[in-house]
Amino acid sequence: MKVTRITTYRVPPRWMFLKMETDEGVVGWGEPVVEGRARTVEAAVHELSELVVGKNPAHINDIWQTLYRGGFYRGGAVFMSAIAGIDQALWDIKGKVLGAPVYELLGGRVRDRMKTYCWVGGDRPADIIAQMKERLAHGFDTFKLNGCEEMSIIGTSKAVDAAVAKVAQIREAFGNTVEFGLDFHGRVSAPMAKVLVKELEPFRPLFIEEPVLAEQAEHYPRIAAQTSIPIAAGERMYSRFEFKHVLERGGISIIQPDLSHAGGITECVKIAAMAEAYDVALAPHCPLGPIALASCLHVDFVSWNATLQEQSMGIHYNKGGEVLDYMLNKDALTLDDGGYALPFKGPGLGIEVNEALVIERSRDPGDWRNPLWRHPDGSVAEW
Ligand SMILES: O=C(O)[C@H](O)[C@@H](O)[C@@H](O)[C@H](O)CO
Ligand SMILES: [Mg+2]
Repeated sequence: MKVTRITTYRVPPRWMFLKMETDEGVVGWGEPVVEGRARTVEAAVHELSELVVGKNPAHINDIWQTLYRGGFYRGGAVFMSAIAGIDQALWDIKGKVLGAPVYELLGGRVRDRMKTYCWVGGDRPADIIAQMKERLAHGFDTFKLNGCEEMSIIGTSKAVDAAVAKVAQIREAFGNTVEFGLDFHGRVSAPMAKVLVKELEPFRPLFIEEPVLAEQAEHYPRIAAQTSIPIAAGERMYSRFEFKHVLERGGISIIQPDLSHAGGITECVKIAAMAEAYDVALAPHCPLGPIALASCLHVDFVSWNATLQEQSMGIHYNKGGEVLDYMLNKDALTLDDGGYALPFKGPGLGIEVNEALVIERSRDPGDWRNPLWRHPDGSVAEW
């Protein structure tokens, strides 16, 4: 069998799907994208496709190594996302050829179902209580919200109090009937992370995510040393070679590699195993579409240390497209009571893509950009 063609489709809300065709008619799908840089990743995919077209898609490991080591300059969000989408499609094809879900090809499941969580509150957390009540009615009891809005490198008491007040409201409304992670989203600097984790400690969030930017990872052990709240990070780390430093330094309790940014299934299975060796939990990042989510879940089902799966149904970014929209077999990704995802039954990734809709929506994909925030003094603020 040989790969004959790779086609990319940018679609609303801000995703990209990759279709990989073969000379035997088996088709695989992937979801390479860097949110806000879809066209850059699209160019990278087509540059890299010369190393894939004409190759046997069964040789996933060799194709991965060629894509990664074949370029003198390597790594980073764009290239590792391009490799991720190609890798996902290769696994989809292998499963379809062998008639087995990807998790079976990876040694079989270690769990019967996978706990997921959902976003509430949007960029500027508001209406959180109402949104949590609504999701609780649908069985969700685990959530994530942005921990704060803009935060200067030395923030004000007012900004800290606003962050704490939100969390206090949640505990007042729900007690410990809900769990929630706080995503600092890289908005907070090292000096303020110390202040915020101290003030938030009494409310016991399930985790604090990206308490500082990935490029400030040397602060994770220091922040962890001052709090019992588990520290989570990883959505902006793109390979084993980045995660190894974080795992060696310590401080991280939960890693969150993104299956569409960190080299795909082949790479993230290895990252998950590395984390298990350090007794670190896995909670893959996934604010994206169905193929990305399916790729996460296949890794979750075979990773003993997988604890929580992010999924984007109803997330504030999904304007103009939702996770199930592009699927023919929507029941494959329904979540049961309690927000658990069940193992895919179909071969490969288990997603039957509605190609006609993908093609139609790709005609007007939009061009999502993340907001550009500024502090009151006019300087750029981390979004
Ligand atoms: O945890 C999360 O989902 C992320 O921080 C998410 O908000 C970002 O990755 C966003 O998708 C970037 O465009
Ligand atoms: Mg995040």
